[in-house]
Order: sequence, then C-alpha cells, then structure tokens
Amino acid sequence: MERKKIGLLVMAYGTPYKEEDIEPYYTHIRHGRKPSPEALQDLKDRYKAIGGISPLAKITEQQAKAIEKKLNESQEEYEFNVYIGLKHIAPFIEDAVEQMAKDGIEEAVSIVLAPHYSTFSVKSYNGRAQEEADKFGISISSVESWYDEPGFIKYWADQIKAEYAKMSDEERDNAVLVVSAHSLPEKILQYGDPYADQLKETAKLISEETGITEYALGWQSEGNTPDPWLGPDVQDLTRELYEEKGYRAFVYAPVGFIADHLEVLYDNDYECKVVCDELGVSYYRPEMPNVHPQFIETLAGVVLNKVKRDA
Ligand SMILES: CC1=C(CCC(=O)O)c2cc3nc(cc4[nH]c(cc5[nH]c(cc1n2)c(C)c5CCC(=O)O)c(CCC(=O)O)c4C)C(CCC(=O)O)=C3C
Ligand SMILES: [Fe+2]
Repeated sequence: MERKKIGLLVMAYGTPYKEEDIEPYYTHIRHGRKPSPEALQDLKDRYKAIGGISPLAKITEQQAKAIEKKLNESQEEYEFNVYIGLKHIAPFIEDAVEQMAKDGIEEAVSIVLAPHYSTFSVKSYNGRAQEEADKFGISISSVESWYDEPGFIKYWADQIKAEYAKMSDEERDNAVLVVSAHSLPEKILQYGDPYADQLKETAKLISEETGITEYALGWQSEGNTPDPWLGPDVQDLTRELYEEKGYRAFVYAPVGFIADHLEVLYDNDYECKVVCDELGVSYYRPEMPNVHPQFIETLAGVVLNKVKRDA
C-alpha cells in the first residue's frame, strides 16, 4: 500500500549559526528593535563563555531528523517528511511552510520543541505556522504541549536518579531538586495562561516517578525588561533554600528546555554553579534530552497520535 505523505513541521527557537548572526538574531527577538551595544556585547560574551556559539542549531537538526526517522520506522500508513521552522532565524517557520507547499505537501502536523504551552511561546509558533499554511491551502494540525507525556517524565526521572546515584549518602540525605523553565512576564497569568501550572505538573509527575519529595519550582533566564517576570529566579531560590533548609546538594532540572544551549550551559552550568560554589554546596545537572532515544520515541509518539486523532 502506498503511504500517505505528511509534512512534519518541527519548530524551535533558533540560534545564531556564527558570531555575525548574533545581532540580527537578537534584533528579531526584540521585535525589530536593535539591542544596545552593551546588551549585544553581553550576549556575545555569554555565547563566548559556552564555546563561541551554541550547539543548539546542530541539536535541533538532529532531533528533527531523528523524530522523522522514528516515525517512518514505527508504522507503514504515513510517510513523514520533516521541515525545520525557526522562530527567530532562518529557516523561519514561514520558510518551512512555503517549502512544504513547493514540495506538494497538502497535509501537515507540527510540534514545537518545547514541552509547556504558553501564549508567548507555543501559541505564537502555531499561529505563524497556521497563517502561512492558510496561504497555500495546507492543512496543519498542531501539537499544543507534551509536558506530561509518560516517556518525557521517565526521561527526566531516569537522568535525575542517575545524578542522585553519584552523591555521597550525606549529600543525598540533604539534596533538593530544582525544577525550572524559562521565565515569562508575570502578566501572562492574568490571561489564564497554563504555562506555570504545566511546569508545576511536570515537577509533580517527576517527583512521583522518582520518589524525590524535596523539590522546588523555579524560573530562569528572565528577560531584560522593566515589567515583573515569573519568579523565584533559580539563583535567588538556591540561596533561599540554602538559608531556610540547609541543603548540601542542588540538582537542577531545566525541564522547560530540551537541549544543550545557552540557557542551560550558561544560566545553569555557570550562573547557578557560581551560587553553589559560593555557598559551598554541590551542583548537579542531569543531561538534557537532545537525541536520547527515550525522548525521541516520546515525541514521535505524540506526533503520530495527533495525526491519527485528526485523520
Ligand atoms: C519561553 C522561552 C523559551 C522556551 C520555549 C522555546 O524554546 O520556545 C526560550 C528559549 C530560548 N531562548 C533562547 C535565546 C534567547 N532568548 C532571549 C530572550 C527571551 N526569551 C524569551 C522566552 C523564551 N525563550 C523571552 C520572553 C525573551 C525576552 C524577549 C524580549 O526582550 O522581550 C534572548 C535575548 C537575550 C536574553 O534575554 O538573554 C536570547 C539570546 C534560546 C537559544 C539559546 C541558544 O542560542 O543556545 C532558546 C532555546
Ligand atoms: Fe529566549
């Protein structure tokens, strides 16, 4: 039987490919307003600190390819053709949809490489994809979130347990798990955005799966704007937890992200580590999902279920 052709739109944040891309990328994030020279230099310095440029571009591509491969191996009804569409750098979401149209794709499914839904993130990705697809008469069904998928929870639970296994007994008895996601402006809560509740649910499921009851929710990587952002920030939270509970080991699980990139390699591995070093406590950070088979299988499953449900 001939397989039905489906476009698989994998959307992600995007990252500069080389140093010269940093300014236009940052300008795009800021809705077309150029960053100040100081802010630009600060961002360049952070990329330099993680090795010059982010490994994210390569990882996003590997993830997209791996999901496509897994999907095409796991069933015979559909043939998935993957397209990467990025939010802040080429190939933009619109470029990917246009390419689908050129390739004769009529039906597509999309997924964002971020687990939690918010009006700031997933809604805007899906909206851009939908709008472009309408121009070409492509029908796209979009996955909205996958923060509570058992395979995703199991991924994190396994990695977290592996970190706890590295601890001395003394550390393990005095350890805390800090579960975090990218902060967003606090005003999202006024509109009933599910983002914060979804992070809470991810943390609860991980706690149930690992049996770790000492955990706290935090937010990280907040932007440089005058309005209030969701807190507590993971660095402040680290100090607070240390002062109030005297924990000796901190395990950071940035579950709002799924790859090694700036927010994890700098904001966790450098900034949180500095605080831990200052307090004299140990720093642990489980490996990010990247192309771990358990993780890829989970996302492929989510996509396939979406296609079957909407078929
Ligand atoms: C919710 C969310 C996710 C997770 C969901 C998703 O993945 O969609 C995410 C991921 C990412 N964010 C990334 C990079 C950046 N985000 C920035 C700034 C901002 N992010 C925001 C939100 C998010 N961001 C917001 C509200 C701003 C402020 C904008 C403003 O000014 O109004 C800035 C500007 C400088 C700074 O603030 O640091 C940079 C460089 C990278 C790539 C890292 C790499 O290259 O390795 C990734 C994966
Ligand atoms: Fe961001």
